[in-house]
Amino acid sequence: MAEGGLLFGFELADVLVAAVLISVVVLYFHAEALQRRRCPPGPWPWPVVGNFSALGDLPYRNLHKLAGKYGGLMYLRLVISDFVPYLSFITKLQGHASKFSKIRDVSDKLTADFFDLDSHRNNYKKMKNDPSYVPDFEDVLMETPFENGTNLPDQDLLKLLQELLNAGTETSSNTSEWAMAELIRRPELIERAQTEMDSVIGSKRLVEESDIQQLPFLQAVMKENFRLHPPAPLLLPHESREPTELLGYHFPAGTELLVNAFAIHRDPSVYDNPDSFDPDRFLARPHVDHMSTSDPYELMPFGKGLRMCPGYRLANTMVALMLANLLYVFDWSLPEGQTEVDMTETIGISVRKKQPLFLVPKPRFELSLESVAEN
Ligand code: HEM
Repeated sequence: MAEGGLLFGFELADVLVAAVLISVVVLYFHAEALQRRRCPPGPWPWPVVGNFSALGDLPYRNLHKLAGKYGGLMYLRLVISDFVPYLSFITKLQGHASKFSKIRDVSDKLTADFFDLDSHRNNYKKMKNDPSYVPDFEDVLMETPFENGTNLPDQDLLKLLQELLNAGTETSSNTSEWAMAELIRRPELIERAQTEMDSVIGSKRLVEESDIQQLPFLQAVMKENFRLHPPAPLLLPHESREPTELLGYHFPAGTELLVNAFAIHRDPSVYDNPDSFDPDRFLARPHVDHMSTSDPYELMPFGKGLRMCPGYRLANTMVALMLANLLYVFDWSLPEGQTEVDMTETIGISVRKKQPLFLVPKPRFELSLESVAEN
C-alpha cells in the first residue's frame, strides 16, 4: 500500500530506482539474447566492458583456451561501441585517441629524420649514372611514376616507408630470435642443420639465397618456428563490408574478424604434440607451405589470400638467410652458468621473447673478410 511516500514499507523513490534498474537488466539480456540468436557461441559479455577482460595479456593464448569451450568460431564483444554505437565517444574520453596521435607525431618525426628524403634524393641524382651504384628501395619508390606520370608525394612516400619499417623489422628479428631460442634448447637440431649446410655449401663462404632451396631441414626449422611462434598470432583485424552468412551464422556488415593463427598452428587434430618444437613433422608433410597464398591453412604466419602480408617473400628469404648464416658460420652456447632459456612471451608490435636471448658464438672456421665482402 502506498502511504506517505512508502510502498509496502519501502521509500517510493527506492522502489522506482530498483524498478528502472531491473528493467534495464531485463532489456539488456533480452536484446543480447535476440542479437546472439544467429551469432556463433561465445562467452556471455559483461554489460559495458563486454568480453574485453577475456583477452588478457596474451589474447591469442586466451582465445585459444576459450575455443576449447566454445568451438573454433566464436563471437565476442570487445568495446563499448559494439553495444551502443553512439557511445563510441567514450573511447575518445578514455584518452586513447590523443595518446595515439602523440605516438603518431613522434613516429612521423623519427621516420622523416631516418629516411631524410632530400639528402637521399640528392645522393641518387649524383650516383644514378654510376654503373656500380645499386639503387635502394627508397630510390626506387622516389623514382617510380604514378599512372599520371607524377611521383609519389613525399608525405605518402614517408607513410609507406614507415609502414614497411613497422611491419617488417620487428616481425623478422623476433622470428630469428625465437628460432635461435628453440634451437639452443635442442643442440642436436643445430648439428643437423650444420651437417646439411656443410654438404651443400662445401667451400667456406657465406650461405647465399640460391642455397636455401637445397636445404630442406633448414626450411623445416623455419616452418616449425613460424608454427610455434607466429609473430602476428591474430594476423591483422579484418572487417566485413557486407552482411555475411557462414556455417549458418549471421555476421552483420562491419563485423571485425580475428583469425587466430596461433590456435590453428597448435590444433592437436592437425599436429601431434602441438606444443613441442619438432621440425621433422614438416619433412613428413612437405605439402604444408606457409608461402602459399591459399590453402593449406594449417600454417599461415603471413595470413592467406588477398590481404596476406605483402612482404612475405622478402621476410621469408631474409630470415632464412640470416638463420642459415648464423648456424653455418658459428657454433652457439648459452652464457656460462645458464642452463635454461626463458621462453615467456610478451607483445610489442609482434610477439617477442620477454627476456632477450643471449648466446655465445664461436666461429666454426676462418672466413676471410674478402669472401664475406664478396657475399
Ligand atoms: C617474419 C616476418 C613477417 C611476418 C610473420 C609478417 C606477417 C604479417 C601478417 C600476419 C600480416 C597480416 C595479414 C592478414 O591480416 O591477413 C602482415 C601484414 C603486413 N605486412 Fe608483414 N610480416 C612479416 C614481414 C614483413 C615485411 C618484411 C614487410 C615489408 C617490408 C611486411 C609488410 C607488411 C604490410 C605492409 C602489411 C599490411 C598489409 C595490409 O594492410 O593489407 N611484413 N604481415
